[in-house]
Amino acid sequence: MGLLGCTEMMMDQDHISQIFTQFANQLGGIFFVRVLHVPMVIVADPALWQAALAPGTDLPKAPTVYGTIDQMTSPGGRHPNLLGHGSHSGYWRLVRKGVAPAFSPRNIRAEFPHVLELTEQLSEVLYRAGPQLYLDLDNLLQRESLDVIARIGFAQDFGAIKAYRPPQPPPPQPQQPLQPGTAGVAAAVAGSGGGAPPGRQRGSGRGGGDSTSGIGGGGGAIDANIFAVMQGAGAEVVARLSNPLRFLLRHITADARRGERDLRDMQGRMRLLLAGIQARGPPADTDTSIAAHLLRLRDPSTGKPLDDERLAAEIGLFFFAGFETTGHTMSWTLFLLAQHPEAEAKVCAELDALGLLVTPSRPHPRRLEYKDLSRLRYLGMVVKEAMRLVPVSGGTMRVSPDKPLVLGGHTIPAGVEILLAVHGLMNCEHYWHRPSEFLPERWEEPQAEYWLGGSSSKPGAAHGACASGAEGFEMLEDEEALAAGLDATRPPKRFLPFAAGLRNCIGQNLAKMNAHATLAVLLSRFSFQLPAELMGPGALWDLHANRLTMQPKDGLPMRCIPRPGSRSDEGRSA
Ligand code: HEM
Repeated sequence: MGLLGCTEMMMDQDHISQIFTQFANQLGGIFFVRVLHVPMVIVADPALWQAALAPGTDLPKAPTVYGTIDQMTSPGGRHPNLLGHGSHSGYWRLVRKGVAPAFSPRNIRAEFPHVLELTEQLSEVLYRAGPQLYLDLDNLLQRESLDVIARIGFAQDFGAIKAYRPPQPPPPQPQQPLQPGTAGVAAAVAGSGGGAPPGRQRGSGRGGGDSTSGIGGGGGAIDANIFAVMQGAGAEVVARLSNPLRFLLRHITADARRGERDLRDMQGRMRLLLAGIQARGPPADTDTSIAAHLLRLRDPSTGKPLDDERLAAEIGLFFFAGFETTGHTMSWTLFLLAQHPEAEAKVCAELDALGLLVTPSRPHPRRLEYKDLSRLRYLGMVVKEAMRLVPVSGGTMRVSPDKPLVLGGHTIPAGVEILLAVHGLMNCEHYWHRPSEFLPERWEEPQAEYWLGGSSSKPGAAHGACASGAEGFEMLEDEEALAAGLDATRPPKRFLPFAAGLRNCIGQNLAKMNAHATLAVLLSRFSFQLPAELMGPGALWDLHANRLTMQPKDGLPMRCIPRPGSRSDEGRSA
């Protein structure tokens, strides 16, 4: 195992994931770094991921990281949420098993109409803004994901999409060309965040371009400003993760005090949301929402419902784990498609063949149906390739147990943090052919999700008989998802954007359904154009910011150009 004193990482925090991948290219799939005095093992090797996450091993979660994330969802992190609990804990099992049915393929399928409705709201914002303005698509797509979770999970209308305020149009100029350029970019970035670049805007009720009108149904203070509040709370957690002393300063320095206020504000809103849900009375037997499943949980030792602080912490987690991740995943997909017009043309051809694309001869295509999602195979490959190339999660941070651990022939002392690095797993040259290229066609190979051994795992290598797993849009029951990537009779998986094993993503069915449906609708109506400076090969690196999730640094400015045949903005709003 090579050793690196990791100054690169300290100097360039926006690219930590990629820097680890570069190390993995040089040193192999497991190596050791020291950040200041703290040792950490980084794992990118698919077989070692499998070993670390196998049910018999399932390494404990690292308390430093998840304890800080707990501070986001409960005051001082006093009520650790699902994400931070150990897999051995009865509490984790209770909540995971209790809430997993909310995400079953059947339930998620039943919620498809809600996603379509919110996608209509989103389209309306884009049509109204018109083709000249650069909108911050990342901001909008996060709002959409937030509204989807609120609606599907908690029967609540957050109104975050509707609260988006587009930038003021630039002064009229004769015949402004619809070519990639820079006009309106600054306005877009300013406008989407109420005066501050969206990537930098913070919460604390500071507008953020939101309307502050109350949204009914769950307690008066759940208003559309919740998006800005959540962004502020997320930013504070990032600040605490980079500087553990910040927690101690939370009542002392102005900045840390503001961050603490953001967290309290967000936690207060989650308690209000809970109060609103409880006020509706006990959930009906037919209610399959996340809220209903949380309210039905009973503490096995007392037979009583979970106390309100715990419930509010879990509600907060579902929002945090779900809205940024899904929003950025869609943003990176649109970014990569805009950079690769040949791939966008293939997506359009597929939409056209299914009668879903807006064209001059078909200005009103049929409505997207749930069954179309699995028919849109090329779009599925595009989303997968975007998730591989720019995974939004850093991975899962574990710790070696209280005795030395042997992993890949290396002995790791007790208590050392181990990052199972998602970017490394899915981008390391040892396990992928041309990993830094955007090649949706790689997913045509039915075994592409698996590491088959040999040089760069080119198609046709060993283990020819493993299952396909190459579907673009695929829903899994929780039991299947928990087993995915850990079946010892199959080669290890090298595509695990939702992690693997007991602690994989419980929300992945919802994330996939939302992302595939939203992208299909948007791409059937609009083409998306980047400013010229984001079209070059280095743009992905320049744009990438390693925060709580991997996101476009200061938002994603894009022109949304209605496809020929669409009604004009004036036509729609008339
Ligand atoms: C593209 C979108 C998403 C990605 C890439 C993603 C990825 C992940 C990953 C990698 C983990 C493991 C994290 C760790 O161990 O530190 C995770 C866990 C989790 N995710 Fe997601 N996620 C997404 C969307 C969602 C959504 C929509 C929800 C719910 C609304 C959600 C809820 C959760 C929860 C509650 C956990 C903790 C599960 C447990 O510990 O048992 N995620 N996710």
